[in-house]
Amino acid sequence: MSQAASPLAPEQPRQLALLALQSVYRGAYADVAVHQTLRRGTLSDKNRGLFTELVYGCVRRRRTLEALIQQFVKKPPPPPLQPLLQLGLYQLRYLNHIPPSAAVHTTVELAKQNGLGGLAGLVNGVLRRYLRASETTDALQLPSDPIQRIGTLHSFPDWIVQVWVEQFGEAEADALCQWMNQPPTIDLRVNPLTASVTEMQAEMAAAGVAVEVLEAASQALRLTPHVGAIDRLPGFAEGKWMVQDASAQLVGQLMAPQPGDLVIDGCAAPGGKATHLAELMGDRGTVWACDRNAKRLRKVEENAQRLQLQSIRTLATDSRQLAQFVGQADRVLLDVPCSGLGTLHRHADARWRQTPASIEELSALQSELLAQGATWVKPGGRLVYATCTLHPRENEAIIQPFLKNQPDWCIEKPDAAWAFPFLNPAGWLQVLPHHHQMDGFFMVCLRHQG
Ligand SMILES: C[S@@+](CC[C@H](N)C(=O)[O-])C[C@H]1O[C@@H](n2cnc3c(N)ncnc32)[C@H](O)[C@@H]1O
Repeated sequence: MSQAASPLAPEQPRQLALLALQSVYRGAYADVAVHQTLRRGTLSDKNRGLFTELVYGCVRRRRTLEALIQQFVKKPPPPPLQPLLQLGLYQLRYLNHIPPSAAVHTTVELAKQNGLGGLAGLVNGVLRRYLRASETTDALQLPSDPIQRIGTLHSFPDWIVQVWVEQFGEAEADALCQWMNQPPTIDLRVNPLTASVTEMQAEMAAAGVAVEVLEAASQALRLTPHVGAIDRLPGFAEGKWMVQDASAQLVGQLMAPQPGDLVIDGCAAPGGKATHLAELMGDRGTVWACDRNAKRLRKVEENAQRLQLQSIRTLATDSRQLAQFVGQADRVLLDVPCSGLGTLHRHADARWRQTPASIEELSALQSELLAQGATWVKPGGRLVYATCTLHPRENEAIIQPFLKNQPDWCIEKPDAAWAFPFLNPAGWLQVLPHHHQMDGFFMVCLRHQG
């Protein structure tokens, strides 16, 4: 059998993208489907890039692509044609480096190669109608309802758009959705116990890696895209830095732990923040890194070892039942499990996985974790509650009832200059990706006044 006739021919990124898309639409996680294919190592570097872009792009832009398909077919196409048409339209709409004729031709060939040759004319017709309609204006017809308009244009479920429109207004929600469709940046947190930001910047520059210093997070460096394998960058093996978004680094800054403190991180794996806290304490004192996922907790140990930190101890436990630290901690961190609506740009399928019902389940878990975590704090101590979501049910709506029911707790408003761009009058911090160019985050510092 010739390579060209095989549905798995290694040089065919579009064929592999179609198979990966089909498995995502059957329920697989997009990054699992992508990495399974990439691990086989059959694609050239250039084709790996195209394959990855096609899968993540189609999953992310699914709603927009479905709307376009609906616009340019006379009756609903058979289900197997959906991912195939999406691949063709994605290339025409979003990939400038692929000539339209090549996008149409390869999609028609893909139909033939996958037993859909009888529908090749339909595929050709849909793509050419789209091209003709795009000649003078955007071919995508948008609904007049503002929520549906934003959802269709930027490919988001209506319920997320609704939550953001209610919170930020229509124009802001539009900008936020648009921001979430761009490629994610990678930030490093320099370990001050082994290197300074200036030294690390120089080491990277000497290796030809351009980095940008970020104002808000004092240990952060932002990598320019396409740096290749992260663990081969200078300083990784020596524990001079770890990957952590700048906004997640602000959580450590808000905690401001002191050398010698007893700190409990109740939701610690894989240890991004626990290791930051140990660094800020000069590795003096104890950070208890607790998590109910024992496997993920091993990542905390690996990270602590690479960063040469001795003060971290791990504990596999459900923190809602953790009673051994009652009244002992100087500082508690609750970086709770959340819907991740602030980091949707990092996972192509994340916007389709959460639902209003999953938000309610998370919200209940978050309240329980906060109630228990507060018992660990000693009088005068502090607790930081943080999420990487932009949903009030997981943020304000957790904090407000807690404060109402616990009169000996109050919000400790940060007075450091770095915090001002994110500070809300109520005293909590909200990082807005489309304004601050970082992952979306919510964080608040609570003080036990006892
Ligand atoms: C947002 S992640 C924490 C990220 C971590 N703080 C970091 O910076 O690397 C939330 C963590 O909470 C853990 N978790 C969820 N429910 C928990 C529970 N009831 N008790 C303890 N950990 C829990 C999850 O296993 C997950 O690792």
